[in-house]
Amino acid sequence: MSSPSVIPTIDLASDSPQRQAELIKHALGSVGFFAVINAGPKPEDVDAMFDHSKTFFDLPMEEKEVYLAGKSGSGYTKLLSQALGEGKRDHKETFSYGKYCANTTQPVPPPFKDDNVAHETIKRFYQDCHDVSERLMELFALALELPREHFRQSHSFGLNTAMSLIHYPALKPDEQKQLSEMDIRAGEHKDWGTMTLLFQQSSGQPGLQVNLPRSAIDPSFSDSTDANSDVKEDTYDWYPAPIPPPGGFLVNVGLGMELWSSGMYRATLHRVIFPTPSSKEVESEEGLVDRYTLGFFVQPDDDVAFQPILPGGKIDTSVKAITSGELFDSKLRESMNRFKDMSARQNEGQDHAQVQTQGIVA
Ligand SMILES: O=C(O)CCC(=O)C(=O)O
Ligand SMILES: [Fe+2]
Repeated sequence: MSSPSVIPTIDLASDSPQRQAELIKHALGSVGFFAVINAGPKPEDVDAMFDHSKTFFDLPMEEKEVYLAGKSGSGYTKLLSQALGEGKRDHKETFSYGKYCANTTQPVPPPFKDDNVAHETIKRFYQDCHDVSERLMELFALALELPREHFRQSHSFGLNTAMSLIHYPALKPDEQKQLSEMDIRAGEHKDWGTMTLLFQQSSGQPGLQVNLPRSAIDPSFSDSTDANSDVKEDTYDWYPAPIPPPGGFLVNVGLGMELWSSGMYRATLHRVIFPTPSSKEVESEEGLVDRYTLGFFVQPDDDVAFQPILPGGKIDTSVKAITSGELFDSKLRESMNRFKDMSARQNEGQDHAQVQTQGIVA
């Protein structure tokens, strides 16, 4: 399957905000994803973040365990201790920075310590992600004819929004042979919150796929259905997501934003697969190589109700809308139950108590 051009690239340094908003509205209404270039963190800071991520994940396990995620889900989450999708186990480890570092009683890994020079880059990367997220939320509002602060004002960042370092380890050929149907890099899921910024390495291993209806890929598909022919059923398939050029990143919206926008912005199912030779993706002679990504999971404040927005910028106040905190908690419970079921099936007797809490849902 070739890379679809249906995930558009939006250059935030060109075009008017009105035009950018139109492009975003179209992308989020059809495929739920778009790529951004010429905005956000500087490419050299993104590279430095990947270096810090590698340094962290290369630490011996006993050291990484010091930073284990607590109840908030922020902190270190071990390999094979998440199940984003039904019946699958995720070959990834993460360090999620948000509530973890806000809780000053928790030990902080070296790059995140205040006296470490690396922390300057991390703070700048976080701030630039924060700034571009606010700008994108203004465009999201503009496109729906809302006051520009409509979404932005519901996010105080800091706590609910989490920045995650994500590592999908390499596998040797013999390890690869032992993979079963249950194994995946990240099981299929929709994100939970407002939006996710995802940074991938242009030289890194691909594998992210998005689940899209045929009508989103091929506009002639729905046009070709006329009154005389049978109504064609829209079929969904998996398509590889693009890796934007250095300095670029992908944006997708989560379930919260889908509810808020009454479905005008779609939360799209996605997953990360182990690339296989048949999908013409990178495989080294030693087996599968590592994949590192950085996620910036934007989540509104807990008390924000996802009061549906209607076409024309009206807000439907007649319904009792779920709040951001309620949605997050219910998704966290679902994910923990799924994980418990999975652990019971695996019956490995390992400690699987920790579950990543940001950017995941099924
Ligand atoms: O690492 C990736 O490519 C995607 C990760 C993702 O979708 C998530 O953590 O929610
Ligand atoms: Fe995701």
